[in-house]
Amino acid sequence: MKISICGATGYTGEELLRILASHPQAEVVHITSENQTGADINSVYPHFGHIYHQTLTSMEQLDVVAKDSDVVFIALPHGHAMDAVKTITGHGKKVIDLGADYRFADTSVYEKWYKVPHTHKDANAVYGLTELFREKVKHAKILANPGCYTTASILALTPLVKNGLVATDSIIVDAKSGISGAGRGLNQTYHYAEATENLKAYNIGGHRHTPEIEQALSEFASNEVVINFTPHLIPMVRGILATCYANLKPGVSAEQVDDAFVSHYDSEYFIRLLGRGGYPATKNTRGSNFCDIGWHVDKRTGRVIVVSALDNLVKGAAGQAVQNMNVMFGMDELTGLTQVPLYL
Ligand SMILES: NC(=O)C1=CN([C@@H]2O[C@H](COP(=O)(O)OP(=O)(O)OC[C@H]3O[C@@H](n4cnc5c(N)ncnc54)[C@H](OP(=O)(O)O)[C@@H]3O)[C@@H](O)[C@H]2O)C=CC1
Ligand SMILES: CC(=O)N[C@@H](CCC(=O)OP(=O)(O)O)C(=O)O
Repeated sequence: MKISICGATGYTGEELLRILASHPQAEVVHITSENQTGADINSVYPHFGHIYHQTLTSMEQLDVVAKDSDVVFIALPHGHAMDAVKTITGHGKKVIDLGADYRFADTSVYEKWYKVPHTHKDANAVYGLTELFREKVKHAKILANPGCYTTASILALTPLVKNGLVATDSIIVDAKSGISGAGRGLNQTYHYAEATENLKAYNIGGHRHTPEIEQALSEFASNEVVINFTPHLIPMVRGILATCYANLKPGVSAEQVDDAFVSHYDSEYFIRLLGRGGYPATKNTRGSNFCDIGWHVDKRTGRVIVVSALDNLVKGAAGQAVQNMNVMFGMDELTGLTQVPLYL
């Protein structure tokens, strides 16, 4: 497998390189950066010494990049994938976009929330939450890799919504993310002095992952799902913890909730069910492609509370992207993704 990465100097690009270094079928042929074109990746990320010796090229070389590759990962800010994807697919090559440009079936939703015109409306991209859309992923030419908060939230809520166990107008997702979720670029909010010893909510009622979660849940519900989603920035590097609340429909038992999770995910390697009463923790997933899920039935309030934890850069981005690549190319889905979580 000849693989290229557009945006290899960013955090998700770095994670793609880290994961692909131990993928037995992967050969990284081109990596791009606009600010550090011509530099060796070792000078940007010295931890790749003795592992990668590769010079960063520019997106201006995209025709060559595409010709030389079987698949191109795009790890660029949203809005930058569309022109690139047209060029890459024009060469008959597959693309996996880690950004948001292809995540919405209705491109007007993308335009409304991201404030960017969509210039590739007939792309027929597949939304790659692997465990839920695997059959479509197998045939994808343009793969839209989900967002990090969205992966945690959708995996936590789908069994309940799909089995009709909860009132879909009662869903609340309260989620916390580590700072790497904001990428490597500099911004005052993410300075050490601003972010450490601090916990704050942001974008209440307006975060762009809201319509993405609603789109996926609506596919599994009998109606349009509308949710409240509140993200928080928490002073750690990696990890997302999503705490999801919903009202149980009258008469739904705790055992029905258990059955819904087990029947959906029991055979999924990357989803670890901690069961009813389980407490997922970001530390247990750090550096790995696992998503841990636990749930609680509160008889007093009639609510179910689902907690999910994952690494935003792995199952929330680069790991899931490699998982999707494995499925798209008929490889064992676990290939290159069996990293043990880095507990300490
Ligand atoms: N961080 C996360 O946890 C997650 C991120 N994502 C998504 O993945 C994508 C990448 O995110 P992340 O790696 O965090 O971002 P970073 O900000 O860390 O990296 C961005 C990359 O894009 C390149 N880049 C920036 N602007 C341009 C431009 N105008 N033209 C070409 N290249 C450009 C940068 O290269 P250089 O500056 O060297 O030129 C860099 O390699 C985003 O769409 C993000 O939303 C998805 C899930 C999780
Ligand atoms: C902590 C932090 O800032 N996180 C980012 C989520 C990153 C992400 O997944 O964004 P995309 O949907 O564009 O891929 C945010 O809240 O915007």
